[in-house]
Amino acid sequence: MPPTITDNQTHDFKAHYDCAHRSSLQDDETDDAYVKRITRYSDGTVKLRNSNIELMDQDILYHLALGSESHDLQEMFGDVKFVCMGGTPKRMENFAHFIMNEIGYKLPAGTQLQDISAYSYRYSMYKVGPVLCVSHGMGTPSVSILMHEMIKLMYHAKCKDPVFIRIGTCGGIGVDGGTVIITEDALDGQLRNSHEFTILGKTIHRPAKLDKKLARELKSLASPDDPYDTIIGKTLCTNDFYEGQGRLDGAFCDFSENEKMDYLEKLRENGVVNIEMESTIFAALTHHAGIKAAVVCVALLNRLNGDQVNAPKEVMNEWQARPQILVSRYIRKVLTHNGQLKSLFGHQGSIKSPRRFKLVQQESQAHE
Ligand SMILES: O=P(O)(O)O[C@H]1O[C@H](CO)[C@@H](O)[C@H]1O
Ligand SMILES: O=c1cc[nH]c(=O)[nH]1
Repeated sequence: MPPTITDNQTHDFKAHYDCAHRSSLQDDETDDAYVKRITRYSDGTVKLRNSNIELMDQDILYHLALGSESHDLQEMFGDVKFVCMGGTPKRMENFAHFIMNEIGYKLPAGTQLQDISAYSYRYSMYKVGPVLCVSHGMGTPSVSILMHEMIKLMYHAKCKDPVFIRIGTCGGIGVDGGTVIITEDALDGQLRNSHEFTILGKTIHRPAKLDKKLARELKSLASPDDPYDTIIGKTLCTNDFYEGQGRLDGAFCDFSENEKMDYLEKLRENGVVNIEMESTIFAALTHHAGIKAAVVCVALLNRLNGDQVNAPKEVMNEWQARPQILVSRYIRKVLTHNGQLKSLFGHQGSIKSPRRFKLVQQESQAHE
């Protein structure tokens, strides 16, 4: 059985690192109830677990090219309900165009989608009504920096109960390229359902918990007509694409093909269906902030069959649209349920097929 984070470790963490709220800790509370209590105001707006921030004259969100004094963050972002993230700026720009069409959102006359964080030269961010589309780069450090600033942005903007979703790519374990995978549990390189942090020279773990209900809801939005499978399973998160994922084709390789295959088989026996590089930090920081979150990736290959990512570009582009289609169905469902799809945006839009996604993508490329 893979080790999981123990209650003692969680309590150690609370005692040592949650200084601001240590005095209000109630021992009989579950971790989830505790997190909710200290991360939300009664109206659902995001409360930070860091009292230093409210004492500061201004908070510069350096890597987003935004600031709490230089920008009216509440005016700009107060209506955000969904924060969608993915590795590349282009994917997130495409998603912004796609979701704009899906929810029937109209930009003010004469304006175009703008990369709000363009002058950070780090991340890209597009806003389409209640949906923020942000690129996160590759791997833990890049995502970690972005998550700190995005969570602070939610706080400054007074966003209510935002949902974070990572829209990514991955290597499948025993699943075909093109399969959409919703993460049930994010595991680190030692198969622990937590993310390891080094803070003030000390090693701590935070649970890498995603919202199981959200994962099931996303799965329920897969259509029998989709010409591909959508599954739920465990995701291994590594710190490297090559040796860290047991690839034989990096610049270095000190293990045999048999050792690699034994490792991938062991992953499969533990319920791991895919490997990527951001899920544990994404899950750990959203959970720590009390933010509902999910990870939806498309497999670019079946790692049991090889290591090279060699599907044709057009095929890969179509595959990458699949998680976006699923997430857009979820966003539409929530907005419809809240009565926002019609009232905010003027018309209902329509359920779009993968083919429709391609057209929107082409249109967005034509605008470049
Ligand atoms: O496609 P994205 O979301 O960038 O994610 C995956 O692709 C990158 C490796 O190619 C890693 O960051 C991995 O997690
Ligand atoms: O094999 C893969 C493919 C995409 N992303 C990864 O991290 N691994």
